[in-house]
Parts: sequence; C-alpha cells; structure tokens
Amino acid sequence: MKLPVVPDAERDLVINEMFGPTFQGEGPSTGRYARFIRLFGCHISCVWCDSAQTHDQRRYDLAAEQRIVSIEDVLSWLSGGPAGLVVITGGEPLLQPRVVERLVNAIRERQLATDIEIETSGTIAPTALIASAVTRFNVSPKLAHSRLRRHQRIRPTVLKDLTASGKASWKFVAQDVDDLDEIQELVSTYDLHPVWVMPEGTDSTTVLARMRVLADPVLAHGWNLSTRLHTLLWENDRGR
Ligand SMILES: Nc1nc2[nH]cc(C(=O)O)c2c(=O)[nH]1
Ligand code: SF4
Ligand SMILES: [Mg+2]
Repeated sequence: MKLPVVPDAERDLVINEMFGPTFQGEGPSTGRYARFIRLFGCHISCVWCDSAQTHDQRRYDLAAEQRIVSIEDVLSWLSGGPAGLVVITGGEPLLQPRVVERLVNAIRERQLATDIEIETSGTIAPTALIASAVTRFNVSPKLAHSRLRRHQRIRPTVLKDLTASGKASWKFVAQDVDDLDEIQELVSTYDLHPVWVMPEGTDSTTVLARMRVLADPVLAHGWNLSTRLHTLLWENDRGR
C-alpha cells in the first residue's frame, strides 16, 4: 500500500472542508450537535465512496478540493461555537497523524469539544497520543462490495490496535442482507464489538429502503443499526 498521499506536516492540516454545526449523522452519536473537519486524502478508493472529492482525481479537481489550514485557524473556528462533539473525518484522517495528534490535544487543552470522534477505515493504526485524546474511533472496515482487494481493506494488526485502544466502534457499510455474513466473519475473526450496520446510500430513498431490509436481520444478529441522518434530512448536500 502506498502511504502517504498527503504531507503530514507539524502545524498545518490538509483539509477538504470544515462544516457545521450539523448533526452527527452516523453511528453511536447519531443526532448529536457536531462540527466536522474533513481531511483531504485517502489511500484507498471504495467504488461507492461518498467523499470522493477528497482523493479521486478522475472525478474531481483535487487542487480545488484541498487547502492548507493551520491548527490555530481550526481552533479559532471551533471557538466560535459551543463546545460539543467534534468529528474528524475524511478521506482518511489518520494519514496526517502528527498534525492530528497536535490538533486533538489542543482541542482538549482548550476545552473546545466535549467529545472528539475520528471516522477511519481501520487500515492505519492511530498513534498512542491520538488514541488517548479522542472519545471514540468510528471504524469502518470495508467489505468486498467496495471492490478493494482484501489486503487493502482488512489490516489485521490495525484492527487489533484499534481494539486495544478500547475506543473503537465498528460501523460496517452494508448494501444488502448478504453483506451481514461477511460482517459476521470479520466480527468473529477479529472479535469486533460493538457492531453498527449502516446502509450504503447517498439519497434518502436508498438509505431508508436499505434500512428497512437490514433492520430485522441486524436485530437477529444482536447488532446496532445506524441510519445516515444527514442523508435523510438533506440528501447529498455538501457540508452537511
Ligand atoms: N452529518 C454528517 N455526519 C457524518 N458522519 C460521518 C460523516 C462522514 O462523512 O464521515 C458525516 C457527514 O458527512 N455528515
Ligand atoms: S475509505 Fe472512506 S474516504 Fe476512503 S475511499 Fe473508502 S469510503 Fe472513501
Ligand atoms: Mg459523509
């Protein structure tokens, strides 16, 4: 795997967008007042990626999709609103570990968030400092329908490190009931808990239809079901 695709600077982040307040739309904190920092860059490319502007040069003008923002500017943006949940997503935020380390520690020091979550694909291990500063990793290991090869999407040592952090929730993106077998195999092999199953989809009709198909089978597995609240509310609007 070739790493990294973005420079990992000390004081500057490569950002795609900062947005909010909005609601955390996915996973265990769904519905919470949240602000988002979407970092630029991803080293893998899922066919159905909903944030392809962070890395897909065939579909986007990547020069126009990235900007260099200092940690100070991010902190000053955050200080303009009430402390709540801050979500760092991407792209793959763990491609910029040194600056993310500084960012999350500064957010904590200045009490600019009540909680910090990192959305990650589970293919890059977090540093110990990042793991100690965040509230939770929403880890989304990819299934075969991402069309990535298994070694690209499943990194056993990384899954182990994330489990060892004690802060991982496992949010699997599913298209169909058949995907639950694949999730079960990963859950059993790598002992992943708690499990959240989230429908793949970037419009409210698809999200709701897939949730309805998945709901009872997810319950039968004893797992949690996530919606994509921002999609139900605002469809595929950027910055929501
Ligand atoms: N509202 C909202 N919630 C989200 N949770 C995870 C998101 C992501 O793009 O990683 C996301 C997003 O893009 N918007
Ligand atoms: S890991 Fe996430 S950001 Fe990267 S291609 Fe897959 S869905 Fe998109
Ligand atoms: Mg999104």
